[in-house]
Amino acid sequence: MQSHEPTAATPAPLLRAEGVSLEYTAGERVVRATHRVSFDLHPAERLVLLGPSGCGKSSLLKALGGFIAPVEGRITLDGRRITGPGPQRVMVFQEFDQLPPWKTVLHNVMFPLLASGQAPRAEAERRALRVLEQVGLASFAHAHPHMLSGGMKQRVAIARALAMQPRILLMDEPFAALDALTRRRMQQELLALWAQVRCSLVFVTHSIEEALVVGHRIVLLSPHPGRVRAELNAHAFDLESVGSPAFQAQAQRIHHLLFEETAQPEAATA
Ligand SMILES: Nc1ncnc2c1ncn2[C@@H]1O[C@H](COP(=O)(O)OP(=O)(O)OP(=O)(O)O)[C@@H](O)[C@H]1O
Repeated sequence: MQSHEPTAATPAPLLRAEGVSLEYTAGERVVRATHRVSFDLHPAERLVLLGPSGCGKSSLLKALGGFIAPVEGRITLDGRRITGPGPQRVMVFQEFDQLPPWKTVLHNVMFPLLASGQAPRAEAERRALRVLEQVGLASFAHAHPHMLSGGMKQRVAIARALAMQPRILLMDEPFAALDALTRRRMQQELLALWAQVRCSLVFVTHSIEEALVVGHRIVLLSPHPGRVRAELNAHAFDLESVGSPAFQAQAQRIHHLLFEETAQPEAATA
């Protein structure tokens, strides 16, 4: 197995997944979601987990969040094994209903700060208002989620996560349920926000284009159970380069890597 020892040229990663296998047990049945997956995440890096439906991307993200434990391998943060959720790792999901509907936008954003004891009320409110400003929703602080569009709800979910000042933001297809134009705008906003906060990001998607736009690095997973198929550098690409020959060539390469070994109908429809 490849050595992961840090050297002077490669500083120790913030988070490390080493040979991570994840399984679900339902009665007699055991479903293996990922098989011996390894990757590193460095400080201020944007890492994308890309792969077809069912390859275990969400499961990996939940494991990084500490919500499920590997049956094999380990996940470490600063060299220490993750044994449960923690305020340094926060998740943003795809679903628009991740915000309790009875709380205002402001109270939604303040809630994790208060519940985790990270900030007293006045400080939580100050921090919440600041991030709402950053995502352009300060004027909706006293609105309830049902009054917001899908994109606005996702902005609130991102604000709620960023208010925690996490070291690692875990995003599970956060824009997948949005229309194409809103999705593009949200990608742009996410990159602008990231430039301000520069936390590490693990972003799950099954869109090749989104992976190239959002990621510095892409971990490509094979179909069920997910194994690391390749790791690709995407530093060169951003929203400006979508459609350029280099972007298209890299997208083609990824497409080929994803589908070259998987002619089964199941994978072809993923
Ligand atoms: N709670 C669960 N109980 C049993 N099996 C599960 C559970 N959650 C996920 N699985 C199975 O684990 C595998 C990986 O699922 P996961 O949701 O992690 O994949 P994914 O790559 O995120 O898929 P998608 O892109 O469709 O969201 C799938 O076969 C799925 O059916």
